[in-house]
Amino acid sequence: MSAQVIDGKAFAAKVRAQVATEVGKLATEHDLVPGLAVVLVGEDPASQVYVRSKGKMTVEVGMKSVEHRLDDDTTEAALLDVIKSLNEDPTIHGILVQLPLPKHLNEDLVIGSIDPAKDVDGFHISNVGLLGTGQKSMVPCTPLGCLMMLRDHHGSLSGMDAVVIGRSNIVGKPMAQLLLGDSCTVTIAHSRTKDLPDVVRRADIVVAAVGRPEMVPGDWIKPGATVIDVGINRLDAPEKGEGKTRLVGDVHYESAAAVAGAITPVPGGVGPMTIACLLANTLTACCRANGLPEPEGLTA
Ligand SMILES: Nc1nc(=O)c2c([nH]1)NC[C@@H]1CN(c3ccc(C(=O)N[C@@H](CCC(=O)O)C(=O)O)cc3)C=[N+]21
Ligand SMILES: [Mg+2]
Repeated sequence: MSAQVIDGKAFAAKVRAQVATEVGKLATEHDLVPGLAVVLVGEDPASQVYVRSKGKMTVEVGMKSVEHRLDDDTTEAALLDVIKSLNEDPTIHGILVQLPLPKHLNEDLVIGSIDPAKDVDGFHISNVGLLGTGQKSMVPCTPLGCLMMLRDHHGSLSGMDAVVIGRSNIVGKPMAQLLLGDSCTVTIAHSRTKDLPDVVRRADIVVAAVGRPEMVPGDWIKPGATVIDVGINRLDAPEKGEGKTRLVGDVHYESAAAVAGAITPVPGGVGPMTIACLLANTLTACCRANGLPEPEGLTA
């Protein structure tokens, strides 16, 4: 193994400590407590895990945490009512609606009903448009976390060749915008890309966000490249015992780590940074809502 392991868990702890310091200052100097509301509709298991650690960490950094758990047969009107009340609540600065939503709910409509200033996921089309035009916005948490790790590792990203594998609105597209903003030459690859291995082999930075377990092998990686693995896939692991599972990324870790210059592990890489950036975005939203300067290093 030659690659330096980028420790997202440790980095995320540092980001949360910085957020906690700033939250402390808001309390003493301005009598302000940032508030984050999470709305969970139904019982999606991936979302359950996320909501649990998120709620704990929100409280740990000194913020107010509110959870709205709604039945999976909740009507669109009822969900929009909840969001409206959160939009109007001055103690709430961030609103996150857990995705995916049950099939009968229109995700675009629901996200579109969130006040863009409180849209800490950065999924509202206003924020998408602001990011795409290089204006101040709320930036999606997973790509923001990846950017922070890349900047920390490389300093400047200017002129680097970056390949983002995956074109989702949640990760791939905003990740590409952020890399472009840091003056990378950006390629977005996806399931229909011709000669994907050769496209990936050109990259100084590879961000894998396809949701297919261990899809990117080491022999696609340029020696010395930096590999950011966004995938969190749960596989059966009978070798660990009856009914056991293990988490793997979209990158085949062992073979990629043998050629990469640096790599994020799964777990302990991008995942913890996503939650840290959600808290950073809530702090940023609170500062903006109150006309206060934003803390350094927590935004794109
Ligand atoms: N509106 C919305 N925004 C989201 O950001 C969002 C969402 N909906 N729905 C669900 C997914 C999932 N998600 C995760 C974040 C961190 C970890 C994480 O920290 N994972 C740990 C491992 C956790 C484990 O052991 O299972 C790690 O990678 O080290 C996982 C999953 C955010 N999501
Ligand atoms: Mg749906």
